[in-house]
Amino acid sequence: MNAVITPQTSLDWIEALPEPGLLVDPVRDTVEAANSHLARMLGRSVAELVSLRVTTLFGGQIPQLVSLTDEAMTHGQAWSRDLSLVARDERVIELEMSLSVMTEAGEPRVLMLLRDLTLLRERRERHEINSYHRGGLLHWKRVETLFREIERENQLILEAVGEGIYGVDAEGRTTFINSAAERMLGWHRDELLGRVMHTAIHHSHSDGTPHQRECCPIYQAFCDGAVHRVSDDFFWRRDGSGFPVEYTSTPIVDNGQLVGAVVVFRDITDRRRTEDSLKEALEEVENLKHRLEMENAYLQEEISAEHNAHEIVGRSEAVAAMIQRIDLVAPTGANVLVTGESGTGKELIARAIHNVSERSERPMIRVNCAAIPAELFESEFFGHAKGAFTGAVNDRGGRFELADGGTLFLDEVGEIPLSLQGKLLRVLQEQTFERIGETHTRSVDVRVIAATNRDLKTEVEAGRFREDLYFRLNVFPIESVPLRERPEDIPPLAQLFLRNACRRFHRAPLELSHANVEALQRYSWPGNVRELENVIERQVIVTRGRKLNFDLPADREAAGPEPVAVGPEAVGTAQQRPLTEAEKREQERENMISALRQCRGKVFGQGGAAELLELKPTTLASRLKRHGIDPRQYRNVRDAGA
Ligand SMILES: Nc1ncnc2c1ncn2[C@@H]1O[C@H](COP(=O)(O)OP(=O)(O)OP(=O)(O)O)[C@@H](O)[C@H]1O
Repeated sequence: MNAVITPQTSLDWIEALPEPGLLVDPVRDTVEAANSHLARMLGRSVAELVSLRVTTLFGGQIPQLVSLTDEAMTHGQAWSRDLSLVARDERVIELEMSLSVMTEAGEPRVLMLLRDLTLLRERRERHEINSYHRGGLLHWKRVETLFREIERENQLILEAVGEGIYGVDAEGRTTFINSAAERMLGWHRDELLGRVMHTAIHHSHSDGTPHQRECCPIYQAFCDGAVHRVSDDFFWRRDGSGFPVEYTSTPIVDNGQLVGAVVVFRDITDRRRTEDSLKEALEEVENLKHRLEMENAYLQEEISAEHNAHEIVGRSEAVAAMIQRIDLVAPTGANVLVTGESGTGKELIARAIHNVSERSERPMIRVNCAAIPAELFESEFFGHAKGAFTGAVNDRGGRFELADGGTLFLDEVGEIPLSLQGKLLRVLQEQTFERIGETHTRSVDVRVIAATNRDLKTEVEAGRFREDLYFRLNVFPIESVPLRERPEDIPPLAQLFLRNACRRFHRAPLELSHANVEALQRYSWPGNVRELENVIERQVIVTRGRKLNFDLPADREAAGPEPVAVGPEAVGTAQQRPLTEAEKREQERENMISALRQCRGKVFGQGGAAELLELKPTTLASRLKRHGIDPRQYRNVRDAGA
């Protein structure tokens, strides 16, 4: 709706407008009023403006003016940015115009509000600059707060982490240090800030030798610009104690310049301890595994050798006295020397001692000293380190280690080379030894039972056996009496072996006849109990019916002693001239040579002399050695009687 200006209305209101204004009569084309804002904008006076025609004022823009005025007259108001006015100084002022129509005394009037567009734009720009500036400030305020917050959080993190953290400048002087580092190093941060950190905590290696700063990875980080990770180093505390550490030293680069480093470190004492005990445990497991493997291999060997673990059988006084001595010595742990001819049961005695001793939970390890080549003795006894000699491809424990906590049975102990006897003596005395190729001394707890069919005293006199070792072994001697000296043991032994053989060869139980016992007792048994066992086994194999027939070789029977009276079941009595030691040796020698001739020098395996003599091949080998007989001499010799 148009505004109405009454006749009494003064035109002063136009002066009161806040911006340039012009009141025109659109019909008469006259300027009815103008305010001083407009006059100032155009550099003219109000009076001058009022004297002008409207079309003159907007000279050259009549069509736009008419169109705009028409629009205002039609709609009551109009708006345009198409018109301009020329100021007194010829400056063209582009305008934003707002027109509104009113009535004065029934006549139409148009009020024009004119704004300098340039000025408006300037204002808007200034406004934008101002608001941008104000917004920027706010933004910066927010950023600043954010940074402060981040720094605070960083500080909290630095303080909260368990790792020690410190920074150093390019000279290595401490720039910051967190609480964990203070705690671990025992220094207060005020004492370290500004001080060269290397001299405080990293001056020496763990063994106390100086650690040059130039070789320090932390120092290198800000020299070469690379991150240095060290998993095995040592830091010192304020009180002079040290601890193992792992750390990362990261260089700090500012504007392309290396300005220092940040070190993050961790005390690895606990981890080391865990690693060490784990390593120890693994080694222990490895040792136990190795030991079990060795024991297993040994036991397998024993089983495959058909080890006979019978109880001691015999009713002779000799056996009764022997059992008494076994019971006497077994619990003491003393070393025992068992002497006696081959096959009389020396190993059986050793086993009996072990089985009744406190060591029976651990194994009895047997070493046949006659079967070990001289150069392998030491390794066999004490073991060796990998590479200790050609062929030592692995670490290997010896028999002493294997027997730790148990018993070591040294069979044929007289065969141990003189060179090794001293070392053996040391283990017996001190229970310590070293593996070949190792300096580390090992301790063991081993009871030694030695056995020999040699007269060790004679060996000592001949200088082939150390006297001190002899005394050490001979703490408690037990003699295993030859079978021919206790014929009353033949019947129970023969019955035992017959029972065993029948079971072993899946035969129905067989009985010994009176004649059988008689025949067995007539024979002298140079191979002792082992020979008796073999003879009975052979009979069980060859006998088809139920009647056993011991066809003992006539020559041997003839050469052997007469049967001995052993009780009511004994057949006949015997008086014989006992053989002298020398005769016995000669007889043994001839017997072996005869066997070698028949077997053409073959000792081991089927058809070998050992089989023929019903001896263990290793036993025969050691006897041949003792008698200085070389089986190779008989390779091409044919026994005259064969
Ligand atoms: N009194 C006994 N009771 C039962 N078996 C026996 C007896 N004496 C010996 N034997 C048996 O005779 C065989 C030979 O015994 P053993 O191996 O102990 O003799 P050795 O004297 O150690 O022989 P070598 O000197 O040849 O090593 C074994 O099978 C053993 O079990």
